[in-house]
Amino acid sequence: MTGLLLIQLGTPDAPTYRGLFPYLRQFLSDPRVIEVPRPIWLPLLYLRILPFRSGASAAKYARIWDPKTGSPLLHYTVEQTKLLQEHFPSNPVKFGMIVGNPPLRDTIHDMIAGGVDKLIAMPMFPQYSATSFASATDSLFKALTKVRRVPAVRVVPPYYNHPGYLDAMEATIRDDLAKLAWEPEHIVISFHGIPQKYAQRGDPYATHVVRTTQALVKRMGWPRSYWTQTYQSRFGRSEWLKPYTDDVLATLAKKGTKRVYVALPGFTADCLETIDEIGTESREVFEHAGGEHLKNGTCLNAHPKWIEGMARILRDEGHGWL
Ligand SMILES: C=CC1=C(C)c2cc3[nH]c(cc4nc(cc5[nH]c(cc1n2)c(C)c5CCC(=O)O)C(CCC(=O)O)=C4C)c(C)c3C=C
Ligand SMILES: [Fe+2]
Ligand SMILES: [Fe+2]
Repeated sequence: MTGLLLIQLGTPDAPTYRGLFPYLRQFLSDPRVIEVPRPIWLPLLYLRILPFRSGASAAKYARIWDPKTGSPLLHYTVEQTKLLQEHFPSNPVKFGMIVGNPPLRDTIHDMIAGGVDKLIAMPMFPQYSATSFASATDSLFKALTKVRRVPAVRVVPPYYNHPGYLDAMEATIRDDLAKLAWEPEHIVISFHGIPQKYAQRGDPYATHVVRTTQALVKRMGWPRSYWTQTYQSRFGRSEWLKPYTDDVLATLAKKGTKRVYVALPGFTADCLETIDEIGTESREVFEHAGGEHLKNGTCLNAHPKWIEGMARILRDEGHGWL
């Protein structure tokens, strides 16, 4: 039996210091995410970063935590899985997290115990970066080292230019724009960043980002002067891919731009980085510099076009298996 597996980054169990500490510890111990040699990084992580960032990030997560459904990232991942299952009534569709709960390892073990001998995995990152996509495949293959009957495995290729993904992204942006009470004067297309060094060492992320952006602006019919592609969520003091989202927003506002829509095509579900970082922190940056309206884009979430898009991407990889 063929099983379908969504691999998402993961989220803390609770928006508290105790929820964040193990989450950040696991995330930031991943050598795919932090390429600094362990003897240098681990003392820094345990002495400087975890004690401070756990509290600071907990406060941010508390702002996006839903009293009923908890973390938006987990909520939408559950929804995506449930709705995708309707497209594949004869195949188990499950999800697992790289970091935190439910761990990918548990999901995979349950699927294999349930009779899955062919597995199609879909990392929930449209643009390949070793820090995200390869971290997902590392988790997957690591989990399989603990299994006696390893299934045949396929991993969907990065889908930054797949029509299933682009159709869904276009529909999501069009829905958002139709709901706005004001007309944006400029569109910022913001992606999660990575350190510049990683790109110089061969990570193709920036190329995938550019390809997605080019395809989207063409579909939307946006002239070159109407949009700017940026990178957000810088971590630490090194240089990350530029231009930084907040710098561009501040410059736009200082030049007199009052209304901006921020599209977020790199994120497959609403999360801390889209709701709080862009919707609260970057909005403040924009407003302090003289801007008036900033709308953070909705992510793909459970949009019917995205559920259909995921099904198309999985079917393409599932030839002969589905
Ligand atoms: C060096 C650090 C980081 C790299 C590189 C990085 C790449 C990267 N991340 C995402 C997607 C998400 N990241 C999220 C949270 C988050 N990211 C980092 C650090 C790096 N990410 C941290 C420390 C955190 C935790 C929050 C914080 O303390 O800032 C999330 C949100 C998860 C949620 O629970 O809502 C997502 C999604 C991508 C796509 C990516 C590389 C392309
Ligand atoms: Fe991140
Ligand atoms: Fe962040």
